[in-house]
Amino acid sequence: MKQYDVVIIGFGKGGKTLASFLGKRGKKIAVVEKSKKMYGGTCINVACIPTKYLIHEAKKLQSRKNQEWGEKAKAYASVMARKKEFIDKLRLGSFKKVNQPEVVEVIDGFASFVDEHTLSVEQENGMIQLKAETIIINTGATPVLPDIAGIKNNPVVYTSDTLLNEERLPKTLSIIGGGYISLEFASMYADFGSKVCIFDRGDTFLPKEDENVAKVVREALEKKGIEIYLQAQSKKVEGDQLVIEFTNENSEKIFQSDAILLATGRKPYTEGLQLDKAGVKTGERQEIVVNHQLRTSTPHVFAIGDVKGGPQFTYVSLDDYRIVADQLTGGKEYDKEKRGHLPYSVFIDPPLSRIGLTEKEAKEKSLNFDLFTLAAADIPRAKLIGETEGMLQVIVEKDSDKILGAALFCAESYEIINLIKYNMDTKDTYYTLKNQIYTHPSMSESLNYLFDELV
Ligand SMILES: Cc1cc2nc3c(=O)[nH]c(=O)nc-3n(C[C@H](O)[C@H](O)[C@H](O)COP(=O)(O)OP(=O)(O)OC[C@H]3O[C@@H](n4cnc5c(N)ncnc54)[C@H](O)[C@@H]3O)c2cc1C
Ligand SMILES: NC(=O)c1ccc[n+]([C@@H]2O[C@H](COP(=O)([O-])OP(=O)(O)OC[C@H]3O[C@@H](n4cnc5c(N)ncnc54)[C@H](O)[C@@H]3O)[C@@H](O)[C@H]2O)c1
Repeated sequence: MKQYDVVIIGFGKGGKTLASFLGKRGKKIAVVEKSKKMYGGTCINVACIPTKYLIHEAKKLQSRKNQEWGEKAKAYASVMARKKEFIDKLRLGSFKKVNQPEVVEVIDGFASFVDEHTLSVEQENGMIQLKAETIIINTGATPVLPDIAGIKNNPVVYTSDTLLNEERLPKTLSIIGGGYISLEFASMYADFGSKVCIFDRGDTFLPKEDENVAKVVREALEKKGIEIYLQAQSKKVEGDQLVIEFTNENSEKIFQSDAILLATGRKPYTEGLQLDKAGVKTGERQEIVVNHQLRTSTPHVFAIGDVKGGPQFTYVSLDDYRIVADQLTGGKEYDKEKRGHLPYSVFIDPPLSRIGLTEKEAKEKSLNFDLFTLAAADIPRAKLIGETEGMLQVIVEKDSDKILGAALFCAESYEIINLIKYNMDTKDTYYTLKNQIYTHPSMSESLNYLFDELV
């Protein structure tokens, strides 16, 4: 039986970074990955990178709105082929970077626990066993499949993973769920030329956002021709017919759909790991329960990335690597509690980026705050690139002058939000952002003007 210092189950962002980090420091490391198509993990193969590639390409095709359907379908197929080539290269690059003799060994196969130090790996040609002092679980998440009659083995029904491999542009795309995946795919497919409808069972569009923010986001999506239905319960799928029950008005309607995308959340992927054999506990949503150092109920077994529950972002998985690296080789000082504020960006058009409290949350906490807003149309760079849609709003605590939260719905907001995160994490006041020199004309210089506009 092969013996390692550390075995990492899953080739995710945190796991691969940790593997190289520890391997270069003389530790004997293996990464076990169940699929050769997933070297590099979810992000580069079926999530962040391919979606953002397609979103970027789809936006370039927007101007061809009036093209014939055949032309649009051809353009889409060509983008999909280029995306595949791009991702194949990234996957190979990621494999080569991690799988280096004397540093890290990548082992193909499905890993499961035999006991708290032993793993069994099911490979094409049989079973092997590995022993490790420390084990890291980095197995990611998997789509939650809703209980809707007629979705199983139906060729028009997709998850985000499978739709990303579809070379045929759907004329009509119905999306079940109204979260991040839904909005990004809706915006992108509308730009490619599909007729998109979103069906969410909830009664509020973007319930985590302030109402005014959700309203402008909705308007921007509707401007692209996307139809958004709330209190819309998907009842069944018959062939390409999606039957929706509108729970507020007790009525039913059928939507013909060339493709139906299930975007109803992703749950931690712990299936088949036999966690009980290692005494590793899971919670209600199958998430691996961890403490602030990311140790599981079996302290030499860690869990990182999506599998431990909580926010599902690549940069969280990367930050989890920092925590475990510090636990294994550092001063054991960095942990989950010290992570700072967590921003996020939804890559619609324009992108929506958020951090900290919403106005609604600040009011619920009875905080004394000012709300600063700016229309994207007032930013010189937005005018010159012709992307004047959207708005920015920042909440500042009155007594401390510190930023409590921000919602930026404008071009390049995914860059500006990182400046705001830095300001919040360093516990600085908003004056630093307001009075800083920014290059001109740039979107970040909006922070020079934003704080003049008190509402
Ligand atoms: C469509 C989509 C778009 C997204 N866009 C963004 C975005 O723009 N920005 C962002 O930050 N996040 C985004 N996310 C979320 C992001 O992709 C995830 O949070 C991130 O990839 C999770 O990484 P991870 O480290 O947890 O593991 P993963 O990258 O999910 O890796 C887990 C690996 O473990 C392997 N595995 C599982 N079980 C076993 C086993 N028993 N044995 C061996 N191998 C196993 C899997 O094959 C997989 O390769 C997106 C997600 C989706 C679905
Ligand atoms: N840009 C990004 O960072 C990015 C992009 C895509 C995905 N992600 C990550 O992937 C995760 C999963 O995304 P997601 O969009 O699948 O999940 P989500 O949790 O964001 O949204 C799921 C939505 O589906 C709805 N829903 C659930 N069951 C339903 C049903 N039966 N019928 C109708 N609606 C239903 C919910 O009300 C919710 O609005 C996100 O949590 C996010 O962390 C991130």
